[in-house]
Amino acid sequence: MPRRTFLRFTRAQLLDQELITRYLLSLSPEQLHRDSSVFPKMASRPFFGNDAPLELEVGCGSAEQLCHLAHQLPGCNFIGVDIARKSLEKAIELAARLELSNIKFLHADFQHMTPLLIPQSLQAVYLHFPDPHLKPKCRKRRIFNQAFLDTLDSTLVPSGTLSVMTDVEEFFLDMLQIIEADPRFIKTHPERYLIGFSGTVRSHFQRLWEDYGETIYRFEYRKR
Ligand SMILES: C[S@@+](CC[C@H](N)C(=O)[O-])C[C@H]1O[C@@H](n2cnc3c(N)ncnc32)[C@H](O)[C@@H]1O
Repeated sequence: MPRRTFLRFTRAQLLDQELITRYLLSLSPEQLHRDSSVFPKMASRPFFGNDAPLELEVGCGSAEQLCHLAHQLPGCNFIGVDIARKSLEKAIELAARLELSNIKFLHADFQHMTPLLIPQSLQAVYLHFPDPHLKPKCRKRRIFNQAFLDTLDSTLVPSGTLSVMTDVEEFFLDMLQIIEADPRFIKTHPERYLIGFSGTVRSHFQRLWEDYGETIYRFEYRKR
């Protein structure tokens, strides 16, 4: 193959097509808007062919943490959603390296996925290092808001959990205030919130910010 032609290939084209087919589904916003019924609903059976508990990461990026969870918990299924295709390509490489059969990735904007969500289908949701959108005029773009909690109240199973982490204190306190005022959720820890993260695997962004000496803020709530 001439070098020039080779250089035109993207990382995704260089990834084995079989891996992409195995791990990735792209949901275009136009198609979601026009006819969402062409896409599978967010449940274990349509994606994995079984009824194992399902966990979702919104904005999974390169999904180090989600892939390691999938590796540690073979009896659970995992879906990572992200709008950035390049990060998902790294996630696919990792999932393939770990030979995971219980994880899939969706290239999609989570905010357009409401038609695919179904009641009581998720055991856990992770929102780790979401974009903070600190400028007042951008705040409406935040994923975490009252509508997000309404969605979780419907889609989480009873006692299903939401884990949130960020390094941005002001943003964290905004999210904490919203969930503390919501009687449908209760925190899983005695402290008002947690500093740091006790899990065995850190996500890409957790590693990045901790290595810079930043404090990581975390809360975990469960649906009542
Ligand atoms: C700072 S990264 C965090 C990645 C990962 N959770 C981690 O902890 O390393 C935030 C991610 O959220 C994704 N994202 C932002 N808005 C999104 C949306 N509406 N739907 C899906 N993903 C989104 C971005 O593309 C980015 O990969």
